[in-house]
Amino acid sequence: MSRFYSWLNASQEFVSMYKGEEPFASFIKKQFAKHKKYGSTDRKNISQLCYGFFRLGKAFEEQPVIDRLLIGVFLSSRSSNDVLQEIKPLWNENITLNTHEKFSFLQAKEELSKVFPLHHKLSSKIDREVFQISMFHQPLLFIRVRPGKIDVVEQKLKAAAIQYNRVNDSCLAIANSSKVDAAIHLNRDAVIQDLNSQKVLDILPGYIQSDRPFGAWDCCAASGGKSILLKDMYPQVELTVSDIRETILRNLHQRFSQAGIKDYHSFDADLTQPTFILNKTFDLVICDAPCSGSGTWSRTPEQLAFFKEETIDHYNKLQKSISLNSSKSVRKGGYFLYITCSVFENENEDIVQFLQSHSSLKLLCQQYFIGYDKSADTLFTALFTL
Ligand SMILES: C[S@@+](CC[C@H](N)C(=O)[O-])C[C@H]1O[C@@H](n2cnc3c(N)ncnc32)[C@H](O)[C@@H]1O
Repeated sequence: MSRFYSWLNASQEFVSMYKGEEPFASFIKKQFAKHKKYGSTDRKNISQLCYGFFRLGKAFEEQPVIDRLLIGVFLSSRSSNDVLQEIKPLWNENITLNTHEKFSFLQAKEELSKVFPLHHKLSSKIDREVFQISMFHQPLLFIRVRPGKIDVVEQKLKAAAIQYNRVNDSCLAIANSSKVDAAIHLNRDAVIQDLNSQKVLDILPGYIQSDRPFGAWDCCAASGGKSILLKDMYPQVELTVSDIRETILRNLHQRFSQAGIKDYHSFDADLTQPTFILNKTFDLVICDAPCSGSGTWSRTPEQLAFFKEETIDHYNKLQKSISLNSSKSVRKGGYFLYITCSVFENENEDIVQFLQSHSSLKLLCQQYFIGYDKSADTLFTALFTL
């Protein structure tokens, strides 16, 4: 059997075995660890076929898996592909068409609207068509260079021959396959952080002075991406972090140590508990709530096939309870910043309405940070004051 058919068969087996119980990236890594016969070229081609398949979402569902693998790699590739060259040479000749043109070429224009199955749940601020098309391409890898480190980071990337684009004074866009962690000191000199994740605190300087000490609580801190950003913007901040489990905060402690952040408080707390009371108030509470992550699904396209609509309700309930509970710790005159990486109205605008009717918070502004037209994630923020 030619290697092209062997890649197709392996991909067919992997996508058929996968049931969405873990991220596909970790599933396929385990498969490759089990099947040592696959070398790096095999792994690259099989991964590309599988990801192309998931990028189809619910489109072409009546077609056999092998056909969907080929359609997926055709729609998601921008340059010549070895498998297509061998099996579908005419498709490969048309590989540089744009996504719309490719659907027309396949005589399957009606399939495009099936890619993202939950369009009726999207916020009205999301351009449905551009969002769907963005599912066919993997977003870029972005790093946020920490204050004063741009020269050293650029020198190290150049020395390691890593190509990058400077997006702004502190943000660099890098191809996904780059071995950035081997080239620079992550967390000390720069953090891996999506373009729009880097922007979600941009609103704060309009409200919080840069020279005045203030207290902030990052109540869903995870590995601390937003907290490190806050500390870089406001070195004087008295920082408190929490998450549902101490094990989740372990990664944060390690990153903070690498980032040189020593002075902070941390604790674990389940913020859905009605009994939760924090006898402390803050000038700023950041609530980067657990969410569907639908603004990041072009990085994890398996979600297009496996995410269940009813899960949005689950997140909506969680978000209501976490945001209401944590908002009780805003000091009078202080601020509450709600953040998600979701594009669903139920997780964003609906939570804003809920907080306005169930608390004394006053909405200052809400906004989407659109990433689907910039090879980046899409995030939502709403800033309130008390
Ligand atoms: C979107 S992530 C936060 C990302 C983080 N702020 C960052 O920038 O890296 C949401 C976090 O909420 C936490 N979480 C989920 N349920 C929670 C609960 N009931 N109480 C507190 N935190 C919770 C999750 O463990 C997860 O780490």
